[in-house]
Amino acid sequence: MLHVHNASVFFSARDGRVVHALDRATLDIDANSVVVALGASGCGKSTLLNAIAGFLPLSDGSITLDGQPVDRPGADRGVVFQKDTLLPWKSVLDNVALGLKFAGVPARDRRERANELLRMVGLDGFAHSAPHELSGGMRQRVGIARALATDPKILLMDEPFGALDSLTREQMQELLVDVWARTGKRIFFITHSIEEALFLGTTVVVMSPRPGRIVARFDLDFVRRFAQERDVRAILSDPRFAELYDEIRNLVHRPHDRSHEGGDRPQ
Ligand SMILES: Nc1ncnc2c1ncn2[C@@H]1O[C@H](COP(=O)(O)OP(=O)(O)OP(=O)(O)O)[C@@H](O)[C@H]1O
Repeated sequence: MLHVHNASVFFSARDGRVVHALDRATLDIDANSVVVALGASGCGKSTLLNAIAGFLPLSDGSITLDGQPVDRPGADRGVVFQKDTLLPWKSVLDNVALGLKFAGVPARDRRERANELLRMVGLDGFAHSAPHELSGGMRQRVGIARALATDPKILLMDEPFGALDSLTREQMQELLVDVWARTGKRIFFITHSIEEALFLGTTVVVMSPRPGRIVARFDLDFVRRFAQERDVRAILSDPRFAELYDEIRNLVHRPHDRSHEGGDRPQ
């Protein structure tokens, strides 16, 4: 279980103001679940993900992964960003195997595991290509394979498909559902797309504008249905899908009442 308890983050901005980015967020991510965070730009989604990744410290609250406090990056969390962070001078295979190298896995085992992951993400035959020879969607596939290489307990994905064209994005969503169904990894996923959230999440959490607070939670089963039935159209035409879309849309775009809260403040 990944357990985020009352997590708050304040940043000191350059102009001296203190930015209250995340406000007492509490969230559990169980095995086999895909938790998707939605919210207006700047509401603290990446701040929450970066704290779970161990890239930034909480100002208050706690995060534990299977009982262990999270206070630094670790191989038990695999991260995929919107912009790929592949090393351009290394082959696709070596990029995927990088984390295994740091973990001291012997070269032959690294190659075997990386090849197996490349097959899983549909990149058979591209092991020796350079990242610049791949399309954006293919590079994100490499990013997913790389994040899975150390067999992390959770995948953290910050708008991983946000820069892709709509057709590639759909293909990547289907790939992710496949990876999830095969590996049973828990996933924390950030998106601006309500449709993507409904399609991929076993849970969708909606965050308020700054200071980011989790204001609603929906437990869904569209992704399980897709993993079993493989029928996107049936899901998209389900009346419940449209109802939830509207409900979440209203929440995301609702003006936020900040009169009862401490917002940002001068230092
Ligand atoms: N290092 C930092 N220093 C100061 N302020 C920061 C820092 N990082 C983030 N912020 C501020 O904290 C708030 C939350 O940022 P965050 O990136 O978490 O939002 P987000 O919901 O992920 O936004 P988007 O959807 O646009 O990516 C924003 O107002 C941002 O400007």
